Amino acid sequence: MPAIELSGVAKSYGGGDHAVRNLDLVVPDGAFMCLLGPSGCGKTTTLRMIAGLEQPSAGTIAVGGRVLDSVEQGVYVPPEKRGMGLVFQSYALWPHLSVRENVEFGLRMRKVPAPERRSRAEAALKMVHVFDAMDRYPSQLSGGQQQRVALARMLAVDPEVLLLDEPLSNLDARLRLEMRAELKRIHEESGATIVFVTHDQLEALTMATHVAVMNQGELQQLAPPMEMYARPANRFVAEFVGSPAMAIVDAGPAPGGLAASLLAHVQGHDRPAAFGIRPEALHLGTPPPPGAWSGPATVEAVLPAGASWTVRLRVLDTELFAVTHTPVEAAPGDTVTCWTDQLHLFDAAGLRLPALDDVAARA
Ligand SMILES: Nc1ncnc2c1ncn2[C@@H]1O[C@H](COP(=O)(O)OP(=O)(O)OP(=O)(O)O)[C@@H](O)[C@H]1O
Repeated sequence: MPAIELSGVAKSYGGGDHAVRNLDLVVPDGAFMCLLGPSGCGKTTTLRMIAGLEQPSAGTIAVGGRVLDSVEQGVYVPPEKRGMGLVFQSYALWPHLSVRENVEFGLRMRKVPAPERRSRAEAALKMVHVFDAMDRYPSQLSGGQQQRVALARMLAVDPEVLLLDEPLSNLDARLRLEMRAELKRIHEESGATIVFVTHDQLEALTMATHVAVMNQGELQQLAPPMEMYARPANRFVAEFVGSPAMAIVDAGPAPGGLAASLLAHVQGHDRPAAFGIRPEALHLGTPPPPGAWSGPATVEAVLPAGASWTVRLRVLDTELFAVTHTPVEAAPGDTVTCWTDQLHLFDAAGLRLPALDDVAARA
């Protein structure tokens, strides 16, 4: 039922700069959509508009075909009539209610009978691992525990649309990983439509079915996560998604440098203004396959991390990082051959050009 559709949505506060500009976004029914971008890019404003906590300055928001906001038609449906579950960074638990009472609160409002209320609250608290703290008050919990109670409060209600704003930000790394897996499972089991705000690209890649990258109030790309990773639409997305970040090499005029070597390699193709190389697509030593770019590199540092090795290389005039999952024998000062068969190409406006393999695949 609830595909969420934003058409031409804009928001400016007090007539100032636009926090969100001309946003067209469809969140399909049952999707797990992550709004991803740096601080101040308009993610939270977008989520708050979907929730009805902010009114757009222009455009239309509809859910399941029902218009909830339309500046032009003078429609505005308040948050409590939208039937959505919200969890925000500031979790706003009732201080005078115990954890259990906080979680039961929404169910009480919906007139769910007491025995069912109790069992649904307990199941939700177990899911987020705060069952044992059920009789405590919010002031007696850590920030991470409070955040999990806020999640449980929303999960107990089981709404069709869940809106989450950085709900895992106060958890330690291990618990965050566990909660990501848990949220993903909850999404698959419940079939709910989820919109999740994060500035953490790994969080978006690991959980979402769709990722919408925003920058300065504008949508940069909307795609399934692995598609976005493989084919970023522009330089901004290319550098924002992936860690360590994709290296961007500007195709300037430096003769004898890496850019010149890459330009010679792509001759006959549209001339790019910049190249992108992901660290894990830069290989050392092993013979390159036909059609790959290769060049000499000096090893500057080897950083082993147990399951992976990061290597800082000087490739002609440029410093690049390579990440590999096989042990690296080379030592600083060694000269090795490095190669890649996955070059990303960008034009002067920073937009993606078809990569060499895209062209080959179409030929
Ligand atoms: N109530 C407000 N009044 C005025 N300006 C605001 C208000 N809320 C947000 N803004 C501005 O709108 C822009 C977008 O803010 P928003 O909170 O949506 O970004 P965000 O991507 O969620 O950032 P963060 O990750 O830091 O929360 C920012 O420039 C911010 O300063």
